[in-house]
Amino acid sequence: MISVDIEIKLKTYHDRQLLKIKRQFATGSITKILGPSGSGKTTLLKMIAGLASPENGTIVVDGITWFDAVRKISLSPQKRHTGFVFQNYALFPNMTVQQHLEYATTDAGWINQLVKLGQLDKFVDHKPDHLSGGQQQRLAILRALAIKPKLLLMDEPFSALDSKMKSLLISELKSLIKKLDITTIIVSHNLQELELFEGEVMDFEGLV
Ligand SMILES: Nc1ncnc2c1ncn2[C@@H]1O[C@H](COP(=O)(O)OP(=O)(O)OP(=O)(O)O)[C@@H](O)[C@H]1O
Repeated sequence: MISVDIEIKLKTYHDRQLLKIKRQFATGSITKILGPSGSGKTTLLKMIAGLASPENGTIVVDGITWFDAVRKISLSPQKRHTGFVFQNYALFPNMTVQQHLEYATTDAGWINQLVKLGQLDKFVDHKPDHLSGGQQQRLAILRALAIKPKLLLMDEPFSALDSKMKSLLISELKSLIKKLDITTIIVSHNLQELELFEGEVMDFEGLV
């Protein structure tokens, strides 16, 4: 169970708007986040992953405090062990597909499984420059899964995939999420792709 009870002043262009979020995410659940551009969806994922700090509040995961503004606790992103799929992929330009995955796990069998799942098995020696946008996005998803995270945070993870690839990948991803009991939070503007996942919707409309 993830309990988030936080406040952050979003640095918007004109002024600062307060984003307050109080919500619990059950273990193994999937939460689908919708909402207008600039409403703080990415910022919420970053705060959970330890890549941004709330001004006030707490984040508690399975009884362990990841963040507490008053007690000045903030676990490092490494200690939080979350899988994060960034909107812009955040791949390493000098690493091949294989190296990206080896950086995350030493389990060769798992890497093989992942590259097949993402249909990148013929591209393991390719660096991001020599991958299409959709292949890069699949690599970003595989890298997040490589650590076998208990918590998977995905920011517009399917935006570069064609519809056939998207439905194939989503169906594989759903069974993996279930098998590994991964608590998952997905941010997307695309209602149709979100409908392919069972889970609660969290709408950021009107939050700030
Ligand atoms: N660490 C931070 N602290 C405070 N404000 C931030 C931080 N990071 C980003 N912001 C601000 O938060 C606002 C919301 O940005 P964010 O990327 O979270 O929105 P979003 O809902 O994901 O938008 P989009 O749908 O366009 O991706 C922006 O104005 C941004 O400048």
